[in-house]
Amino acid sequence: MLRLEDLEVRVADTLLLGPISLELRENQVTCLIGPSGCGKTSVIKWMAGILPPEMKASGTLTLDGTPVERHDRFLSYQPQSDALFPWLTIGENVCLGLEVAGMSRGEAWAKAAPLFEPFGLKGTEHLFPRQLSGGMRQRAAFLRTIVQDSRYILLDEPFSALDAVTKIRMQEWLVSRLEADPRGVLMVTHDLHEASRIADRLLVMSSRPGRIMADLPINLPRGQRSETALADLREHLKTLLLEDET
Ligand SMILES: Nc1ncnc2c1ncn2[C@@H]1O[C@H](COP(=O)(O)OP(=O)(O)OP(=O)(O)O)[C@@H](O)[C@H]1O
Repeated sequence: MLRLEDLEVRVADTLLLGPISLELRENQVTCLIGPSGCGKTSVIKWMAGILPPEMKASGTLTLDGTPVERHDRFLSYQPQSDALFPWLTIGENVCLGLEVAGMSRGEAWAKAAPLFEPFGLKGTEHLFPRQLSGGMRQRAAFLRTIVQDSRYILLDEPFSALDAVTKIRMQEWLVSRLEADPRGVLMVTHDLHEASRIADRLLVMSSRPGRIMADLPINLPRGQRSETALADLREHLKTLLLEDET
């Protein structure tokens, strides 16, 4: 279990978020939702160890009870922007995390290559990021993140640039992949449909300084969630977010 305790983030004397505590289990998808600017991205950047230096954080992160020192060994992170390296091809970008983790280029390629087709990226392997649409770049960034065998995955609005059909396809792909190969996922999203369909648990943050104002487990398996149950859940979330605004 990955446990974050009493995270607070400040810039100068201003408290931007916290205190926040949360736990990620290895076989759960947790969606983090909340108003713009409440600190969702800052939470996951801190967990990934890449909060910018002007943002000062206090808090602890433990993995199975042990304080975390090297984030990159068990975490992969997809930032909000696609963050592909413009001077590398899509194939090289996708393989990069595997190579950094110690695989040879050939091994990395053998692992990543079969996924280009289901991700709608076949034929882009030798292209550069500037030659792809925003949605394709986001899928390539998602592929780069998911192809790594990390126990925990942090996703910051991974599907926000996708058209409606591709978004559903990617969500379904993620869910089926996690059913076959469970990982702990923390996913930031503004999309309540997405959150209610794919999460096992929803964490709702208040407006700045962001705190967790609701922790809602969804006990029904994804395949058994009726449209009515999903609509009720979204209404509940909307009410929470609207009440927080007032
Ligand atoms: N480098 C920075 N220096 C100072 N303040 C920052 C910096 N980056 C973010 N902030 C502030 O920190 C707060 C939290 O930002 P963050 O991006 O984590 O929010 P968010 O909930 O992810 O927002 P959104 O949903 O719009 O992506 C915001 O009020 C933002 O203005």
